[in-house]
Amino acid sequence: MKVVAIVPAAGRGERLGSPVPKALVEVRGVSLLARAVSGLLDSEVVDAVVVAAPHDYHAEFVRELAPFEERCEVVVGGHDRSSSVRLALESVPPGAYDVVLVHDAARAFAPGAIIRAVVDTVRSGAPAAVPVLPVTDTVKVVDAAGVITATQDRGALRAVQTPQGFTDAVLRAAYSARLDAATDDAGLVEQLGEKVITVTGHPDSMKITTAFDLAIAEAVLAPKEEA
Ligand SMILES: Nc1ccn([C@@H]2O[C@H](COP(=O)(O)OP(=O)(O)OP(=O)(O)O)[C@@H](O)[C@H]2O)c(=O)n1
Ligand SMILES: C[C@](O)(CO)[C@H](O)COP(=O)(O)O
Repeated sequence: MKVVAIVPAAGRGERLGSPVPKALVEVRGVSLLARAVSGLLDSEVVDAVVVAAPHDYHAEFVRELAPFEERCEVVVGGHDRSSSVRLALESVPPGAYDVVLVHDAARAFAPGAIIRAVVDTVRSGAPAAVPVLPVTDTVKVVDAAGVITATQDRGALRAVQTPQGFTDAVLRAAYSARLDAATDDAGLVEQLGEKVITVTGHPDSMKITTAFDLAIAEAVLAPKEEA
């Protein structure tokens, strides 16, 4: 079964506050982009990668990914994450791959074991698979004035990571249908009524969103990866 990974990397990283797009930010001399792409290719279950780049950084992303050029294509992304995934998916010929992963460039330290677990779950017959972790904080619902209106049952909540894996047909159906906006790809597939299976995620797959997250990556994640 052939596997392609789509890497949405066209975000600006406003919450990080970097002068360059977040994917080009380096941790110990290697960009998040290069780390995310090499992590996928090194997992030994991914045949090819399609990266969505900011429109004004396409050439720079191609240069950054030159070491992977035989198995990596760069397309121009869109105005939000979903449109970047859609544009990357459009560049993949339908049916050319059995499994499509979608993996944030911002989750640059996802362990190979998690990538393989997601792929294996789809290969075993699931339409979709996502890595998740239990929620460790108590989660409240608040109204517009900041007053709590409900407390969620934490036991039933999970924090969702990437890579998320889908059969080619299911992901294309989700991106072809007129659905409500979703913050992840599984959120679209759920609206089709397809079953999304969870696998156990990993703290190292954290999303680098803020300067604090970057500091954790510098201090904890990169040294582990390079050991
Ligand atoms: N127009 C966009 C917006 C986001 N992404 C990608 O989606 C992933 C998850 O998004 P997030 O971490 O929230 O990144 P940004 O949108 O860049 O962050 P911010 O909201 O702080 O600007 C990232 O790899 C990001 O590059 C994308 O491909 N296209
Ligand atoms: C896809 C995702 O990483 C799953 O947790 C997340 O939803 C992306 O976050 P964003 O801030 O909405 O881009």
